[in-house]
Amino acid sequence: MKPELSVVKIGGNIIENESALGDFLNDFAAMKGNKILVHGGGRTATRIAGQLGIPAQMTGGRRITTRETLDVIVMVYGGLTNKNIVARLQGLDCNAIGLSGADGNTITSGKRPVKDVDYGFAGDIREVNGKAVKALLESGMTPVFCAITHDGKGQLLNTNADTIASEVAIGMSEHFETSLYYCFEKKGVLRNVEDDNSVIPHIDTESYKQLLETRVIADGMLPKMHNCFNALQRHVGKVHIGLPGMIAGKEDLFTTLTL
Ligand SMILES: Nc1ncnc2c1ncn2[C@@H]1O[C@H](COP(=O)(O)OP(=O)(O)O)[C@@H](O)[C@H]1O
Ligand SMILES: CC(=O)N[C@@H](CCC(=O)OP(=O)(O)O)C(=O)O
Repeated sequence: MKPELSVVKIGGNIIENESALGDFLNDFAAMKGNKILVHGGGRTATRIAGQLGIPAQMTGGRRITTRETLDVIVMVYGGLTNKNIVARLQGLDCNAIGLSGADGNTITSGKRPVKDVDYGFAGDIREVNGKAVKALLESGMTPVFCAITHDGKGQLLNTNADTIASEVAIGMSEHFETSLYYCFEKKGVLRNVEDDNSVIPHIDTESYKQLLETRVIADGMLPKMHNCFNALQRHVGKVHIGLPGMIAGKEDLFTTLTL
C-alpha cells in the first residue's frame, strides 16, 4: 500500500488575513503524516504592484504577467510570502522548505502560447518531478510551493496556484495515496455565493455540469473546480474545498468532490 500524502492549498484571501493565516499555519504544522503546502498570494501581488505604480491586469481570473509584473511576482511569491510562511512553520516545529518550481527542478512549464489573449510570462505546467519532491518528504521536510515555475531554460513563469496544487497532487499520486484540500474563506462551494450557509456538501461530474450551466460556479471558483476534477480523473483519491479548519477536522461542513 502507498503511504498517504496531503496537498493543501491556501489562497490570497487567507494569506492577507493575519488571524486566518495564523490559525491555518497552526493547524497545518500540527497535521500528521506527509504533507505539502501550496500558496497563492494574488491579492498581495496586486497590492504591492499598486504601491510600485504597476497596475494589475486580470482576465478571467488570470493575471497578465508583463516582465515588470513578473519581477514583482518573484519578489512577492518567492520572497516575502514564501519565506514568511516557511519561517513561521519553522517556528511551529514544522521543517518547511520553500520552493519555486525552479528549485530542485520540481515543476517545469511552458510559456502559455498567445491565442486570443497574451498572458505574458504565464506558465502551463509540463511536469512535476515527483521523485525530487518524494526525496524531500522522505528526509523529513515539508515542501512549501509558491506560484512560480520555470521553463528549464532559465525563465521563471507565473503559474496559477490552484493549478500547481492539483498538478503536484497528480504528480505525487504515483508514489502516494494523495488527498487535495483547497482552503479558502468560505465554507465550501456555495449554491448562492451571498449565502455562507448554502454549502453544497457533495459535487460529482453530473452535478458539476449542472452547476456550470446554471452559473452557480463563477470567477475564481471556475479554475478551482476545473483543477479538482482534473485531479480526480488523474488518480488523486480525495478532493475537498472549504475553510482552512477542515484540515484539522474542525469543520463539519465542506464540499467533497467525486467523479
Ligand atoms: N459557487 C461559489 N461558491 C463559492 N465561491 C464562489 C462561487 N462562485 C464564485 N465564487 C468566488 O470564488 C472565490 C474563490 O476563488 P479565488 O478568489 O480564486 O480563491 P483563492 O482565495 O483560493 O485564491 C470566492 O471568494 C467567491 O467569490
Ligand atoms: C497566472 C496567474 O494567474 N497566477 C496567479 C498566481 C497566484 C495565485 O494563484 O494566487 P491565489 O491563489 O491567491 O489566487 C496570480 O498571479 O494571481
